[in-house]
Amino acid sequence: MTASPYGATFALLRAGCPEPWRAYTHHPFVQGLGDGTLPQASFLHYLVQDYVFLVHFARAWSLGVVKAETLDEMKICASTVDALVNHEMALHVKTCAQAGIDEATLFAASEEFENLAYTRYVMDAGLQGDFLDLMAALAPCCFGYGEIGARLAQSAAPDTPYRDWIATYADDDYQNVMVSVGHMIDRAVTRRLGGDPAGSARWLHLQARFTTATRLEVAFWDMGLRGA
Ligand SMILES: Cc1ncc(CO)c(N)n1
Repeated sequence: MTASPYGATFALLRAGCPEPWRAYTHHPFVQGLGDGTLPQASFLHYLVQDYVFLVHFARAWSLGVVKAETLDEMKICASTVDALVNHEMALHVKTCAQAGIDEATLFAASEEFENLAYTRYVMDAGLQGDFLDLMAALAPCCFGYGEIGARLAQSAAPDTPYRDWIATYADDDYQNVMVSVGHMIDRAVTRRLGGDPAGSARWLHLQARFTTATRLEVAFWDMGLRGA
């Protein structure tokens, strides 16, 4: 199993679904962001949907505050909500404004089914289960974009028009939040499952949450490529 800067729990869950993980993080949409061949219409379609995704994703992270058992867990969840609504979404607002799409239009955009399925799946994982069920469903979004951003920052074509997007996820701001989220998840797992989480009765269920969310990420990129 390969280690990850985002912690041991994530490394274990990622190793539990290698094929879906590869399909997500090396999707043709991602390759197109890196080499600049992604059509602008596909990118904008994705970005409008992703704005709405982040609204519901921030609601799911807010549920983390509700389900937390420690102040440490509450603080990390609250700062992730802040990072999403006050920082990451600024990319969406700025890029869409340049294309003539204002924020009210973004907020009112009607959700594609892939988008709806993903965010409500994550929310339900948290409502039905406990803090770990919620974190298992939230993890692929966080760490997948972290991996993609870091990789594209190294390998992208210098003239790709998607530099701002890549920088948002490659920047220390995003990477540092993800490292602190990953280590908080490790502590949360140890607290609830002990030192051998993969040997616990709950592990297969948590892995299934993570794998399903990863497959929903693949569907989200497919939706972007399909266009409006
Ligand atoms: C679909 C999706 N997954 C993950 C992220 C990262 O926050 C995002 N912005 N959108």
